Amino acid sequence: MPISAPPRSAQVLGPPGHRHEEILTPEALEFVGRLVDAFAGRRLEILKERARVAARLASGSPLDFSVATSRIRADGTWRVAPPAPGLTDRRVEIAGPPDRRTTARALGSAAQVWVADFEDATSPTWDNIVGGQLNLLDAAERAIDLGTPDDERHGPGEHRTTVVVRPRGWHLTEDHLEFDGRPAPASLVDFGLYFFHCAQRRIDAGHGPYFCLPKLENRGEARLWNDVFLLAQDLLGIPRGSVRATVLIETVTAAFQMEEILYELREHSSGLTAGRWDYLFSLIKTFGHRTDFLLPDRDRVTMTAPFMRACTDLLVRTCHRRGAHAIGSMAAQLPSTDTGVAEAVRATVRRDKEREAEEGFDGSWVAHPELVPVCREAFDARLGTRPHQLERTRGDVEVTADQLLSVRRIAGPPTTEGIRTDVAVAVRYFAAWLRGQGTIEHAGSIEDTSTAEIARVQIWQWLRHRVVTRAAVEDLLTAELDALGAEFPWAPLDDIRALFERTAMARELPAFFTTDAYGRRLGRHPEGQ
Ligand SMILES: CC(=O)SCCNC(=O)CCNC(=O)[C@H](O)C(C)(C)COP(=O)(O)OP(=O)(O)OC[C@H]1O[C@@H](n2cnc3c(N)ncnc32)[C@H](O)[C@@H]1OP(=O)(O)O
Ligand SMILES: O=CC(=O)O
Ligand SMILES: [Mg+2]
Repeated sequence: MPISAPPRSAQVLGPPGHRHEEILTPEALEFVGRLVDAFAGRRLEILKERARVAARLASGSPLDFSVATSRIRADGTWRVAPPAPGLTDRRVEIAGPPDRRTTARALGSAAQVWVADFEDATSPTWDNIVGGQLNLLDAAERAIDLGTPDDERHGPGEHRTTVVVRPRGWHLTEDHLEFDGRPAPASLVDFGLYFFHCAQRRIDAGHGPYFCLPKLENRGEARLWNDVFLLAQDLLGIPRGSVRATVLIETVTAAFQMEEILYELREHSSGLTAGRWDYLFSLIKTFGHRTDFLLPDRDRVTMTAPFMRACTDLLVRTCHRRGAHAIGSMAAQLPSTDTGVAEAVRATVRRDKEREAEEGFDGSWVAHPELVPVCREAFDARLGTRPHQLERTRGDVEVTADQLLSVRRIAGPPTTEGIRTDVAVAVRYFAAWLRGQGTIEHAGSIEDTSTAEIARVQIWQWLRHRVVTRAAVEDLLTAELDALGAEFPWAPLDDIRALFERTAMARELPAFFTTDAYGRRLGRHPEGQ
């Protein structure tokens, strides 16, 4: 590695674990240290800018497309990089945490892409983070036994599923790894360790170092990522443009900067994905104080709601205009062992994926291997043998700020059942997350960080607008904690209650429950330990 500057002093503060030394090598830490050195300061600026924008919007400033960047949007000549090997046909992308079981199943599935997820699907314990990197390294070295399905499809030992890594967002730190006494930005740890160990291996195998970037709020954040890619490639002597990154449009401010985000990343861009769950979370977080943004139960806010449809139409239009893939959203339903329910789930997911294919998406996400064929059939029906539908430029689409922000048509109070469900989802998910599990099934649906965030901000919003009383939420919380305690006597009920009260019932809404819970429980100085 041609690194000449003096190494930053790295300190690994996490507990040692099985084969951690293979990931946390001096060279890998030095590489991450170089990234931290170059970009930690800009990350802090980004977090300050997020807070400034949030405060402006909360005080009534309008959100609109920026005049300052109108030239980028008006210029019809620029395009993103052409699709990279392994990212041309992306009709099915399966997401999941990079634990051993999921890694093997995802790579052995018939999905074109595996999104190895350190963000919404992972509880960032140190062991999950380093263990996830080990699994990615083993996968890159073909050292993971996939069982028979992949071998049958591709020949023994050959992994064909393209690996795309989703690092944690800019808001998080990794407290178990410090450089010069400061916790490292989690995004740079996840990106840097994977890039160091696997970028060249992935290129040698005919693909490349590919990423999926979560929770961006504006084009400055895309520029920061682009600069990270440039430096990382230069440091390891990897040709510029080898990296590809798909950005999730999952914050309401990013929806107003889709063109700009693609533009900033254009030499490394592989498109945009519609992150429907975090998008809803972001919308409530940003505008939840306004009565015209009072939303009903989560299951009433579907992708056919006009403001959601405006976002996906704009996403497809923007991507295809720029030669980039447009990838659809995760369906929440999980397969069931009950045959009747299982068929209903498949039918619901099929309709969702058919709608996306019809709208012009080039592929979509699923949460479970059994849903891979469902998604595939929906896109096969539309794409046939074509790898994508980039040629559908959707020139008819014009989306205004008002369309993106008009939630009035589905606005309304929640039902009692909706409130109960949100309390249950938050409590159950917090319990899982605190013990190191980043996705759960609840009542037939997948719940992850993004849906838990929706649950707790909905409660906050309903309390704020007095459509539910504090006493009623307290009662539901107590009932849910009692039920959890009866099932799992060891669950840290007091911690879960306190986390819920701080993140769903406080006057001021914290931006993320994960930053609060990480600092208190998963980080280096857990409370009470
Ligand atoms: C909003 C967003 O960001 S979505 C992205 C983040 N969320 C996700 O990625 C969710 C991914 N899904 C999951 O984690 C899981 O499906 C869960 C936790 C919800 C359910 O998992 P399980 O309880 O293990 O389900 P189930 O028992 O039906 O799984 C059957 C097999 O499929 C595997 N499997 C389940 N989901 C996945 C997945 N997404 N990817 C790969 N393999 C999977 C299981 O590991 C299991 O493997 P095994 O037979 O070798 O043990
Ligand atoms: O990351 C995906 C989402 O829907 O959130
Ligand atoms: Mg998300």
